Amino acid sequence: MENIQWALELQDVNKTFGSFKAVDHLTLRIGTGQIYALLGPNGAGKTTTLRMIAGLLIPDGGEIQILGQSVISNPQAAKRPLAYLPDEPLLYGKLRPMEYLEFVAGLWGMNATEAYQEAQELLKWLDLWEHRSAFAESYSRGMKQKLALAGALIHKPQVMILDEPLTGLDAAAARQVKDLLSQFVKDGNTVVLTTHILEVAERMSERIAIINKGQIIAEGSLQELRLQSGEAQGTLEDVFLELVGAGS
Ligand SMILES: Nc1ncnc2c1ncn2[C@@H]1O[C@H](COP(=O)(O)OP(=O)(O)OP(=O)(O)O)[C@@H](O)[C@H]1O
Repeated sequence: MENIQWALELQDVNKTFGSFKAVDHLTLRIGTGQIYALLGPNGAGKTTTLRMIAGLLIPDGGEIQILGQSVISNPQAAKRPLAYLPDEPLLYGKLRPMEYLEFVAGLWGMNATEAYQEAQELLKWLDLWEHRSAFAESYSRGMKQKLALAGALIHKPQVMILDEPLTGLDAAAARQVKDLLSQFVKDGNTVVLTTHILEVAERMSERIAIINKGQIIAEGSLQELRLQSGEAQGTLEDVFLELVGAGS
């Protein structure tokens, strides 16, 4: 067990807004090479947790490590292998997709030739290449989401955290994103995602954590969660509702 390389380790992480505990002594370890789903009802603390992992929010206490590097004490090194895709990603509307991707690649210090090749490959893979002469502001929601995903992938991260990555995507775009994430983990990388679409978590993720009121109330494979909830034959929805209901 001790030889496992952890993509993410959260130890006793806390975050309070005023007197409200959004994340309450949360401890979680996620191994590399898998898709991991973080589920929970509205307001459970999922986005707050992801924002702390991405270094956008400072925890009040606890430790967060990405591939063994501390986000708290060594944020630059820790964040280098990380990509974070928020639920409403920021794009620059007046940039065309190649300009946007080259800009993001520049922020990561990539050389121009490598950035161009990687950007071209990502746009082709996501069916955005034919729309490369349009400004991002003219893109549909799904196209913007795919462009943001390409931006998250441009620096070849090893750990990707995505907040509701399939929201607003049509079936074809959702399939493309799912295929891309599956390929990403097949290459040994790690995906952590939140979703309210429980079938997505059920079908895509190897392991699942359920958060309620800032705490992990269950963690494991679907089979393990079934045992924890007493819903031996249940779908993830049955298991989720049983566990979250019991925790309320
Ligand atoms: N900057 C903030 N200031 C005050 N309260 C906040 C802030 N950010 C989040 N919260 C509160 O913390 C709680 C957890 O929010 P969070 O966005 O992490 O939940 P979530 O699990 O992602 O929910 P959802 O599924 O609805 O996206 C909520 O009650 C929210 O109102």
